[in-house]
Amino acid sequence: MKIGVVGAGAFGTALAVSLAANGPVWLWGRAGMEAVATSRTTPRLPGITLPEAVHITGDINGLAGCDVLLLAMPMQALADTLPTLSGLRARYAVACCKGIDRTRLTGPAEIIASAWPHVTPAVLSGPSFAADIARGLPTALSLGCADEAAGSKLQDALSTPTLRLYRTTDVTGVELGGALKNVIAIACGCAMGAGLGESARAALMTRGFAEMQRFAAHVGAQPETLQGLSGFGDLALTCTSAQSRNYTYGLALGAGTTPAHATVEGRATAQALHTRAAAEGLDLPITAVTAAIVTGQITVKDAMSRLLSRRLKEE
Ligand SMILES: NC(=O)c1ccc[n+]([C@@H]2O[C@H](COP(=O)([O-])OP(=O)(O)OC[C@H]3O[C@@H](n4cnc5c(N)ncnc54)[C@H](O)[C@@H]3O)[C@@H](O)[C@H]2O)c1
Ligand SMILES: O=P(O)(O)OC[C@H](O)CO
Repeated sequence: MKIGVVGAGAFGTALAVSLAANGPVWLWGRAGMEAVATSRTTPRLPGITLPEAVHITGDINGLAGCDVLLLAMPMQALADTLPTLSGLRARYAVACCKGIDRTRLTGPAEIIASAWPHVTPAVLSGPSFAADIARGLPTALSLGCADEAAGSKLQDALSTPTLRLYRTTDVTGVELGGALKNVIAIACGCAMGAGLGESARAALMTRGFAEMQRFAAHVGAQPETLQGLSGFGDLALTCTSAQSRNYTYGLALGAGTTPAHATVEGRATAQALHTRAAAEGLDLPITAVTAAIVTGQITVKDAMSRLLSRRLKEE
């Protein structure tokens, strides 16, 4: 299968580097690709040399003829980008972005299905820092594809000697695991940044995981999927690592400092998730306070008192 990567940020580039171990792969980015092609390096992944098998292009037509497109742009850019790629006519589109669209309140698979009804959608998600993948460190991800035969083909095509893909037909579960863990990672960062301690973080991770499972069950995902790589696995990584942009964004908010300029997917997803949960009568208290923190409506201190003063209940 001819594989094209749309989006030359850290993750898209890292996937292209890993896939180059299997054969040629095409990488498109919207800016600065001439410099990347000449130097075979990118500021997004310091210290990594892009192998010759990665064909680098700034011309979207350079992805013509690809059977599979890996969509590695930020989640909030996905819906507007898809119409510009329609001419490529791929058979499979694999969302590699993590989040819920703030306007449509849906995940990437539904956005792909409505923009490209003749393309098979899939979602790739799980615990993985781009730098680790690009360095060839062992990584395991979930691949969600409702069509079992297509999922199996994609699993073979996208696994590499160091990137191991597990397959499921529960697309919704895979995309929610990756999207919702970012919200909880921001909350954990806030708690740690405010000096509330590791016990508070463990409580937020655990009760946050309960919220992830509650929302997933509400929209028909399988609970086991959330217990896997995209879900528990990614929650554990993102809520505890200073490499995570969502967690470090929360750390800055908690400490009262200015967050670094970076792709922080949990910010928009917290708002989307809170809007949808509130409209559908679902109680997601950590999500609610996180959405209120990232929009500047409450402080981290307010959020903690709000959570601690809730009615006592059964676990
Ligand atoms: N970085 C990681 O470790 C990692 C790991 C797993 C998943 N992801 C996910 O991958 C997605 C992308 O994150 P990233 O880390 O690569 O981000 P990044 O900040 O490194 O880069 C984002 C890239 O997307 C490009 N971009 C923005 N809008 C675009 C558009 N409309 N069309 C094409 N390109 C566009 C930007 O120019 C930039 O190159 C996110 O959803 C993220 O959650 C990232
Ligand atoms: O840097 P973050 O917070 O976007 O996390 C990156 C990946 O999603 C971790 O699996």
